[in-house]
Amino acid sequence: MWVRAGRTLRPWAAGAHAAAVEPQAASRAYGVVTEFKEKPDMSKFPVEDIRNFSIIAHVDHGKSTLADRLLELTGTIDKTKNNKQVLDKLQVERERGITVKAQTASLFYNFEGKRYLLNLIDTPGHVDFSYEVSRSLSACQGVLLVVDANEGIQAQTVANFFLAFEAQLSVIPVINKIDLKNADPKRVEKQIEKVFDIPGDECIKISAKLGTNVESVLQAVIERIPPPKVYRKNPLRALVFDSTFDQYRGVIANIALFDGVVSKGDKIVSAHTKKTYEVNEVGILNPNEQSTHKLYAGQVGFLIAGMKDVTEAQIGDTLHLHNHPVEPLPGFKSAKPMVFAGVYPVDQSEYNTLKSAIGKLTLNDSSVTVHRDSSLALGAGWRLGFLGLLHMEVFNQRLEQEYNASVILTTPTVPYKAVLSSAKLIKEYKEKEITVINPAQFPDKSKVTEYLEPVVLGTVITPDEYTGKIIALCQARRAVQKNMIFIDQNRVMLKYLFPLNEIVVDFYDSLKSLSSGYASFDYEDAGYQAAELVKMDILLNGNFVEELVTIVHKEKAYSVGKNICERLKDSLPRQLFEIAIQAVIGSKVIARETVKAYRKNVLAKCYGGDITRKMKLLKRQTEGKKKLRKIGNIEVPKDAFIKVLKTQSNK
Ligand SMILES: Nc1nc2c(ncn2[C@@H]2O[C@H](COP(=O)(O)OP(=O)(O)OP(=O)(O)O)[C@@H](O)[C@H]2O)c(=O)[nH]1
Repeated sequence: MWVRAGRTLRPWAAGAHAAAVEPQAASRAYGVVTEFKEKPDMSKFPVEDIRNFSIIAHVDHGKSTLADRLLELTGTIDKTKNNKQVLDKLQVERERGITVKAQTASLFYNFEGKRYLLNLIDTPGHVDFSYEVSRSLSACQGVLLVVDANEGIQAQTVANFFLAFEAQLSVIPVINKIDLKNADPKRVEKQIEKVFDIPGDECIKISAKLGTNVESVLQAVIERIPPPKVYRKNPLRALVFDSTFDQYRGVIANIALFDGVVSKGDKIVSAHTKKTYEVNEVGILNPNEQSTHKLYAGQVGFLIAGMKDVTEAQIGDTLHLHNHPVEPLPGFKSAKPMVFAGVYPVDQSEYNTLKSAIGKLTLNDSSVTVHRDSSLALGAGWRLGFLGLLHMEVFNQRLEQEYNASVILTTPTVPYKAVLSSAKLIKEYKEKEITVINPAQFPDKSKVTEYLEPVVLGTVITPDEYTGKIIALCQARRAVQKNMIFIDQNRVMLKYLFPLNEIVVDFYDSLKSLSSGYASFDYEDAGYQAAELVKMDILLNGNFVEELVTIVHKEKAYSVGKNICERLKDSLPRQLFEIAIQAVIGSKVIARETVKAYRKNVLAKCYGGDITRKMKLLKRQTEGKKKLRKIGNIEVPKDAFIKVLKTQSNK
């Protein structure tokens, strides 16, 4: 149905001759064996012996497990039972069992008397992290498209295939989990033929868990993915495709060399900032950092050059030698945020610490957009743009885990637009159509000609038996059907145009629960459409709660308001007096709940006169209060909002 991926790729070319680099076994965490007797000599890997590839798939189809097996097979890590998702290095990834950051590893592999250098990039599967996938692909000439032998093609399989297809990469289909009782690799092979137009006999059937047939994946990488086309004799041209911040060493940039050579001591220039640096260290990721003398065109590795400030190594930047300026590489399309939320320090005295933490984390996750913001209630903060709610949660969790930062998050909102009619506002904004990313700045209806809401083209893949329920769900979310096809006898692919705000919060969970987990979902940007929108405020005893201001479609205002009030009622602790929770549009109250009065006496069970015990309890109560936010005289635990935000539903 679709044309198949081409086999010719980006402009990379040829080089010198191969020889071995032997890593010396030395176990580390997760059985990693990356110690070398001496620095590997990367000149021994000519371009024709290099393959750069990514593993892409729908979430949970086994990318990281396959990466583990490839690392073991090539002797990069020890073969132990502990090797589970070795490349998922972040705490958040290991806790959630998902990949959120693409990770690179250079593997050495002997095949038919030659030693190859294989650069592997493991990528996330969830739609919120697809920006990581598209960036990773820029450093590759081919992909392993992993598909679960039981679940078959899912929504992100389709989305990721097209990212690779558009980047003109070679696609090797890998059908994984053939050990499962319900595996049906033949059926999946047919789906791959039908949906991607790839001949079934190109599919490699494996069990990444048991290691079955994984060796043939490495052979296919060598045989079916072309070496990069690069020019080692040209002056250096390196693409920064990822970067992290290390407290002691500054910025560590992951680079792919398109031209030339880079060595320790070289003077390099950032095409973006025009600043000059001296290279302190270059090397490969194996998967830990391993210094080398040099890196050559066609290779992928890391570079440290004394960049101390997080703004200095932008992802997508081109590095070149001092006095040898080059045409910068195309870089990356900037990520388009799908949801925005206010982020404020719990305590204003922590503003600067949080600012630095956000700066460092956004260096590593460049898909987050940052605007300064402030509010009367919450003080100075930021409005951050994320690619989805999971992305927002993961970013928040990383801020807490990696930078010990505690933040207040406001209700996420999608970027609405307003076409202004008020001459005063047009003058103030200097344009007629404005994008509103902060609900507090939503212009009043009397000042606009129309409001516009963002829409996305969503793909749902489901077993046929759930189609009816899914169509009903999509209709309840104001979606318009665009297409419906069978990808095999009992699997349907539906395409719908959705208002973005109808899917960002809980659409995925609803879809999963009504299809017993079988349906999958992915979406892409599809512009804007006119919509009847209203701004809804939440009041606690008449006091406005900035965290919860929401823009809603007129049709949904009542149910959303009622839902927020009910959830707030469940998460607010009872206090000495009654609390009225109201959802209000303009001056009209559309929903109301009440929390009854109650006094929590921490000393109630503390009979007798043990003063130290009483002091201890009172101190603990004071400490607890730091986690509270006062709205009027009402004390609201910080996590009450998070609970409401997480579970707020647009039904
Ligand atoms: N039975 C079986 N299970 C497998 C196989 N490969 C992976 N799994 C399991 O499938 C689950 C998901 O595997 P991962 O490797 O984390 O999948 P992933 O695609 O990297 O997931 P994300 O990074 O979250 O997108 C884990 O529980 C694995 O143990 C396989 O060949 N057979």
